[in-house]
Amino acid sequence: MARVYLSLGSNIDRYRYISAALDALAQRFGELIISSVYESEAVGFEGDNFLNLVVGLDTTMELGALASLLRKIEHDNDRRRDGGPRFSARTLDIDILTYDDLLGWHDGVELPRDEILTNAFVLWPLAEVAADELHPEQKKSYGDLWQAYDRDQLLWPVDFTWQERQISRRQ
Ligand SMILES: Nc1ncnc2c1ncn2[C@@H]1O[C@H](COP(=O)(O)OP(=O)(O)OP(=O)(O)O)[C@@H](O)[C@H]1O
Ligand SMILES: Nc1nc2c(c(=O)[nH]1)N=C(CO)CN2
Repeated sequence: MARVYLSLGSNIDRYRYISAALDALAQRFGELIISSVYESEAVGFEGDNFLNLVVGLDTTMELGALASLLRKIEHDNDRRRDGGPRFSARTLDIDILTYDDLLGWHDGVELPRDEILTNAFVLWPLAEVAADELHPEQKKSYGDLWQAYDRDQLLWPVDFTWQERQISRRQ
């Protein structure tokens, strides 16, 4: 069984697509570990604000199959990769942050994903659900990494209800 952490993001019809992604992941993987949902300004381009969160799950699915499944969930949710700019508005982005302690390139996926260390909208929710777990390369806990993080981006938790469950609360 591998413990996987995913980063989810959307800045088009955000509540609908984040809910749809959680539905698809819960249907396939069962119980999910779900962080609060955070809103932040688009980083790297001018655009509508994003919602982001981190989801943890346990699976026996191999990394390559998992990556394909996530691309399919994105595609089913109207994500189009049409050769446009890398940083642009998107209905749904699902990135694999870690797969157990795997390092480097495997099946076209680079692990751990750099954005853990460079984006508050990834590190804050990850530190929320896995504060004591170690970053596989840095060998520091996500809680400590978040404490030391230079808080350059504004982000804030938002109310979010999924399947009648309040999964985050304004703080
Ligand atoms: N850690 C990872 N998680 C998900 N996909 C990855 C990862 N590392 C490499 N990839 C590969 O990179 C390709 C492009 O995905 P990626 O998510 O990097 O681009 P993008 O979604 O267009 O941009 P971004 O998510 O950075 O805005 C995917 O086809 C995927 O196979
Ligand atoms: N706030 C925020 N900004 C972004 C995001 C994102 O998920 N959240 N994703 C991007 C492309 O991967 C580019 N910019």
